[in-house]
Amino acid sequence: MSKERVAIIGSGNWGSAIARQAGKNVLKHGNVFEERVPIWVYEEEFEGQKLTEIINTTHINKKYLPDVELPSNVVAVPDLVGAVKGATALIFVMPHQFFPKILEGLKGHVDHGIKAISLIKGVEVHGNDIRIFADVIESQLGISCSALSGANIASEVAIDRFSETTIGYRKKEDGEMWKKLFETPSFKVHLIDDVAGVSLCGALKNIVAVAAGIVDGLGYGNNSKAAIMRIGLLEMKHFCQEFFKDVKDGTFLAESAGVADVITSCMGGRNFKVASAFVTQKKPFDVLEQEMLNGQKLQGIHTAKEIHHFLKSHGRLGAYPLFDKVYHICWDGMPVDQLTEGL
Ligand SMILES: NC(=O)C1=CN([C@@H]2O[C@H](COP(=O)(O)OP(=O)(O)OC[C@H]3O[C@@H](n4cnc5c(N)ncnc54)[C@H](O)[C@@H]3O)[C@@H](O)[C@H]2O)C=CC1
Ligand SMILES: O=C(CO)COP(=O)(O)O
Repeated sequence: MSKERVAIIGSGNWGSAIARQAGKNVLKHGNVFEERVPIWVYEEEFEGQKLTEIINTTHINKKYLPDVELPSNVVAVPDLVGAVKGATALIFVMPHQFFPKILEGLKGHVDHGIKAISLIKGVEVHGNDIRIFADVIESQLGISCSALSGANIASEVAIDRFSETTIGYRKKEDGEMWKKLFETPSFKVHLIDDVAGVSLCGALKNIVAVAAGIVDGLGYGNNSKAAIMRIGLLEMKHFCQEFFKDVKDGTFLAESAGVADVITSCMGGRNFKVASAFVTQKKPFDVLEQEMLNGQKLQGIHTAKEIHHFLKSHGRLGAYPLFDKVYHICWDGMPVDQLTEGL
């Protein structure tokens, strides 16, 4: 059997951390995977040098994951089509706002019948239609797509702090292949047959994390934060089961992608931190994103807007008061202390 040729599309904070996992595991499972792992890098200058050159000479993504060495078989490629040429196992890991343009660039350049996995935490909304990225990838590129999501703050995974993640697979054998590529003794992968549940949890928890950041910024303490997590998890579950069939109950309560990701994101994720600063520093989100994240991107405020438009088009805003409040606070000038009113 010919070996899988892995390519990674996206090289931010999580993209780089996961490249480290994959780069090591292709060497460990040399009977399954080709050694070279190209990673597409959105080219930019960092400290006067091209980021791809920095990565390929120092084996460190100094902008997005400083201080962590990547295996030397992970090779930065600035050309998207060149990065995926010949690949049989594609990893999608970019901030969701950049996905549509990248997808356009890939059309006609990936072979049918290959496999993909989406690590993107977000959804695509057009009017009253919502889709997870695994479905968009499948329908637009004609390839089978799994999803990986979990309580996975990238900087912790990148230094081998014990973590778990969940892979939702379409075909069990695909799930097993992805598990081989990502799992290490400190990064445990659990496989489930729920691509939609895994993907939606990853997207929706980012709205909940913004809410947790707001109560943190307000100085409300741990009871309030726990209440936000509980209410948020219930809205996530309700939303998934209302708009997606076959999402499994267990994904919310028994999986890293569900409750565990809500907890970690509401304690220390970027959405949480920036939302807390939004309250204490009273600056707009885009300014804080630039000041605090050094090029990394927020997902939660955009997902809040997308979900708001989707729910509005279905006349269902009233059923999701937490999601709705986060939208109004982020985009509509609602005072932050109104977050918990009426919850
Ligand atoms: N960072 C984390 O701890 C985790 C992130 N995720 C998810 O993984 C996905 C990717 O996140 P990160 O790798 O952390 O990205 P990031 O937040 O570090 O974003 C920076 C990336 O965006 C790219 N970029 C900037 N402008 C661009 C443009 N105009 N076009 C295309 N790309 C552009 C940069 O080159 C860089 O690769 C997101 O959906 C995120 O929610 C999931 C688990 C953990
Ligand atoms: O998804 C994450 C942890 O699982 C990271 O969340 P943030 O994007 O809020 O940092």
